[in-house]
Amino acid sequence: MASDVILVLNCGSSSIKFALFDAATIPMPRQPLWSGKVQGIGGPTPTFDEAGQPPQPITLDTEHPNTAALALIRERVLKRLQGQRPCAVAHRVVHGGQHYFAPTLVTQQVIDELRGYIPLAPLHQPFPLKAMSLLMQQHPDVPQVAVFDTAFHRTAEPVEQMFALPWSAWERGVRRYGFHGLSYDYMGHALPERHGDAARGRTIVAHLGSGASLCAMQGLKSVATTMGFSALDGLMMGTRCGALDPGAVIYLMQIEKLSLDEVARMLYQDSGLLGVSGVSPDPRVLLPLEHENERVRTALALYVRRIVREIGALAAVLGGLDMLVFTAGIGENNAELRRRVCVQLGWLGLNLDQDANASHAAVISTSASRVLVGVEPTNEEWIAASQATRLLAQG
Ligand SMILES: Nc1ncnc2c1ncn2[C@@H]1O[C@H](COP(=O)(O)OP(=O)(O)O)[C@@H](O)[C@H]1O
Ligand SMILES: CC(=O)OP(=O)(O)O
Ligand SMILES: [Mg+2]
Repeated sequence: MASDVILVLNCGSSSIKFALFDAATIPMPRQPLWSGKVQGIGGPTPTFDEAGQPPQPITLDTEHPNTAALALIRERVLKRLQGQRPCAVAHRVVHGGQHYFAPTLVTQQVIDELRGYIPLAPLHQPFPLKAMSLLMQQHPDVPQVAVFDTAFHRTAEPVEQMFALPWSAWERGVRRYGFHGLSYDYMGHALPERHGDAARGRTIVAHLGSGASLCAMQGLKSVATTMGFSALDGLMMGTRCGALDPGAVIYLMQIEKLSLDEVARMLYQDSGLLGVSGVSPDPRVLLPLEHENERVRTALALYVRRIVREIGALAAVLGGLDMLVFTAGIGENNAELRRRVCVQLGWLGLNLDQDANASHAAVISTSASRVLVGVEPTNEEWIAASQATRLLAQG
């Protein structure tokens, strides 16, 4: 292991990813010295996946599975480092609210302020903050940096950030922030390298993981995105509902008398693919069951339809579409769902190469397709490590 390593922690809703980079050489190479993830957190079969090794089934405390996953990662990272400590830790923080966009050195005050955004991203925000507090106690001299998922979308015009609420709501920070910014930032590096200047045109990136969103990019900058004030908006997700008529929330509370906590649980944890199918949030589990189970069939149809609708909306904002790129757990690995989305987008002049799609190739459209369709593995950890290193180098 290199003498100075930077540790990245990426707390997603169903996974915690970690990576060690050589601090002396970052920003190259982009691939970490060592990486892995705890996957399936909160589900029946969590695993510890170390890069290049088969997944190891693990058991996590059912009450606090994310905390247990963090403890396991700490143990494995320390073992790997053989007692050496990282020279810095970078944390992906999903919500930076109105004030935090730039990479920020973690202090107790920063942790306290970021706690205020837990209600806006309850499946994500608590866990990097927990990791920061623990590391601050155990290794107070190791600098920690928070990097924000919301930052990339600051380039979107006010008309894309604003909700049609009274003006004062905008002033109070009730606005569309957008998320998955580290992933879209990475696409801003990877896509022009892979596809040349074509990537600088009208591009939509579909980040389809447990959480899911789309980003319309022009000139590699965010123009519009589907997630909003919280990580609930936009596409249907594993357990989250995506865009919803707010009148339904009022009805559930006023007429059906659900409490605030019950509604929050329904929208964040009991909806999406899991809620509609009643079976699982994971398309890998659902696809083989759809022929025998109508709810599973409906869940998958709704999942695909929501993506198609939103791609149509973002293509309208961009005034057309040159490139569509799939990324994240489902976007990178699920050829059947990519196929279904692309079939419904045929009207855009989009033509899929079935063999290239089946093998998850970097370009999965035919040469006759008017829209280039790509698959690009994301690397949020490299963006986090690079941003943190840049901040620390400024002293
Ligand atoms: N090898 C794979 N084949 C098919 N689907 C996969 C594979 N790996 C991950 N996924 C899908 O990716 C999803 C998790 O995506 P990920 O981007 O890791 O989510 P998050 O960051 O929100 O935890 C899972 O629901 C699973 O369906
Ligand atoms: C913001 C969000 O939903 O992140 P993830 O997809 O990693 O859960
Ligand atoms: Mg993720």
